[in-house]
Amino acid sequence: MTNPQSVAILGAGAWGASLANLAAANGHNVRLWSRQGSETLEAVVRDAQLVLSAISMKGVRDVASQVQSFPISPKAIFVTATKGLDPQTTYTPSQIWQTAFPNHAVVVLSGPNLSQEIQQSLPAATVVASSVTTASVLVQLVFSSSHFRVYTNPDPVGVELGGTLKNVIAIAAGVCDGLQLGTNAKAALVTRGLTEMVRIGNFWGAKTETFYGLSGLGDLLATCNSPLSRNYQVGYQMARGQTLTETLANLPGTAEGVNTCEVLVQVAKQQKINIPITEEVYRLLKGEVTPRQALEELMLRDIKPEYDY
Ligand SMILES: NC(=O)c1ccc[n+]([C@@H]2O[C@H](COP(=O)([O-])OP(=O)(O)OC[C@H]3O[C@@H](n4cnc5c(N)ncnc54)[C@H](O)[C@@H]3O)[C@@H](O)[C@H]2O)c1
Ligand SMILES: O=P(O)(O)OC[C@H](O)CO
Repeated sequence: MTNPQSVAILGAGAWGASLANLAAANGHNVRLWSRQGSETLEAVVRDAQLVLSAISMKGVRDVASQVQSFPISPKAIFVTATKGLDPQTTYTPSQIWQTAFPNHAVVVLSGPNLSQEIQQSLPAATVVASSVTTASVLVQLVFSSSHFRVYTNPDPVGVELGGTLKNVIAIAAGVCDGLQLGTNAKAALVTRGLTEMVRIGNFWGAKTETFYGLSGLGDLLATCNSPLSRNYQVGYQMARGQTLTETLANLPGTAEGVNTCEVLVQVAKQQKINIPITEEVYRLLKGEVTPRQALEELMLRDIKPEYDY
């Protein structure tokens, strides 16, 4: 445990509320901000020692720029729990916060963390990663408990991209289950999905081994195997015949994989990175292929060695 910290949580959605409960249960002074709430953003961040953002990707740039215009503690640590990519800049959320606050430590929090299970106090583990070790250790102390085990990691971009890239593979996993393709197909999809995550993550500067940890493989397994995942639900419902619009209209909260997919396809095209599963998910979401056609296109690609080396 550490001394009680003043923690501002930005975003009172499913994940922000869960993280607020975890910190409050450890005795910290938590203030939760949302656009609909009564407290102003300025008042919530003013004296905060930790400012944690669990805002959906589409709001991160705007909220970071609002916070920039307010007085904050010079020692405030920013923590980001968003799993997405900015379509305009292709920045990760931590890159947005670090650019807005170059003199502050930024910590990424990411792992296999389906919020509904965490709200029930079921056991879970996560990772906090930063180039500033003292900052990640403080965040570890603030959130660790008997049912939430927090590990530190020195590869923030790798930890952040694990959580972001798996969302696209989770859409594909939902399609796989929706089409009832079986366990062999799912194992192949998840394993090749991880290869794709490593390939694109390496381009962003992430370490390969980070993807084999909780924030990579761990989150991939959780999200690809749980109907609680909104990303999985997108794929599952589309495979059962719904359109993307119908699926999103009935979804509780944000499925970041939909927008992430678009950014990844753009980057992969520019950088000539081979991400066939992501490309098929993109084509499916755009209505260019049916789930069955996407499967066929993946299976009938040129045969090749398992690894590029
Ligand atoms: N729910 C989970 O299980 C979970 C777990 C880990 C990470 N995440 C990630 O956390 C992020 C939030 O997920 P969630 O499940 O809480 O989503 P949610 O849809 O329940 O909540 C999103 C929050 O962001 C706020 N928001 C959106 N646009 C905004 C804007 N322009 N300005 C200010 N606020 C804005 C909304 O008001 C809401 O409070 C996502 O990136 C998600 O991938 C979610
Ligand atoms: O509901 P999803 O698909 O956003 O997944 C939630 C978390 O990212 C799982 O770790």
